[in-house]
Amino acid sequence: MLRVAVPNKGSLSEAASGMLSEAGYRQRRDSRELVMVDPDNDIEFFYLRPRDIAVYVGTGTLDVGITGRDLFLDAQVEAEELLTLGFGGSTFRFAGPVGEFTDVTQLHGRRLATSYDGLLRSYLADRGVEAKVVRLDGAVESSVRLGVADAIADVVETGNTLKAAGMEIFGEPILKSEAVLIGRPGEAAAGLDVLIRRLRGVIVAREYVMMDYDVRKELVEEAAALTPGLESPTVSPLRDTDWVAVRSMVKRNQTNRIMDELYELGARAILVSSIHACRI
Ligand SMILES: Nc1ncnc2c1ncn2[C@@H]1O[C@H](COP(=O)(O)OP(=O)(O)OP(=O)(O)O)[C@@H](O)[C@H]1O
Ligand SMILES: O=P(O)(O)OC[C@H]1O[C@H](OP(=O)(O)OP(=O)(O)O)[C@H](O)[C@@H]1O
Ligand SMILES: [Mg+2]
Repeated sequence: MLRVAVPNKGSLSEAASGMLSEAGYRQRRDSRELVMVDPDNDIEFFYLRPRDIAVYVGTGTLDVGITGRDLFLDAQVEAEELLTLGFGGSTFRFAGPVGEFTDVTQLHGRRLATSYDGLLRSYLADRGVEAKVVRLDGAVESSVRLGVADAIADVVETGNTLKAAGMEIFGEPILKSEAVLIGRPGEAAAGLDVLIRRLRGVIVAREYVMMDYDVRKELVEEAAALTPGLESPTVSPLRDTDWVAVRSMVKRNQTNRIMDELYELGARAILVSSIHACRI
């Protein structure tokens, strides 16, 4: 039975369970449940703190897990990213009191507060910056005002928390994070290929829509160049032999631009529909 770790709380929890449900797996109904067996799919889900998931996977106790890239790298365990899941996006950044820092090199000899000390220490070491790292559990933005640190390294999404604490970001982003599926390198547990294929199906169904349109035969090459699809668009004959029907997958976030360009080219009856599920 494939053993999978799923975040039990925090920003990633609901989206991770939602994605697994959409992929056809049974998920817990009550947020206090710790384990959920799905015998039909020969799979077992363990609901754990996202920070701990890398540890369980890294030691081989569980086969794979869903966690944030930042949490995975912070844990410094023997595992690898198998799939990026397209939710839980955030940026890990330096921040300090407004107007005080502009560059990472200014952190030399200063105190830096963070909840991600593993990640931060290796970043600083790679750049030869010697700073004192103060490990805190959360609410890191308050540490400067309270006098335990000079600057921080933390997850920034909207920037509202930083602003409220009188701080601003500086330097290049340390890391761009999102939810990932992690596993042990070189170990393919039974059923893992099916899990990955199903999750890919959910990701693609969310990222793409199906576009149908009619176009005059002589314009089909130009139209197909606008909608190349994943492999190649389907072109079907119409009763009016001067026209053909074209069907192709397009990126959801480009739908309107492509429809405008197709219309200008002369395509008509341009229809867009959602993809409910797929295997690519
Ligand atoms: N706005 C956000 N705040 C914190 N973490 C976020 C945010 N958006 C995405 N994430 C990601 O969620 C993961 C943090 O998980 P964690 O369980 O700490 O969530 P949390 O929202 O900080 O919950 P809590 O602090 O209440 O436990 C990281 O991978 C982080 O990049
Ligand atoms: O840029 P923003 O949209 O304001 O989001 C970023 C904030 O959200 C997270 O805090 P969380 O609520 O998880 O509290 P914590 O610091 O106690 O973990 C993170 O640690 C930042 O403080
Ligand atoms: Mg948090």
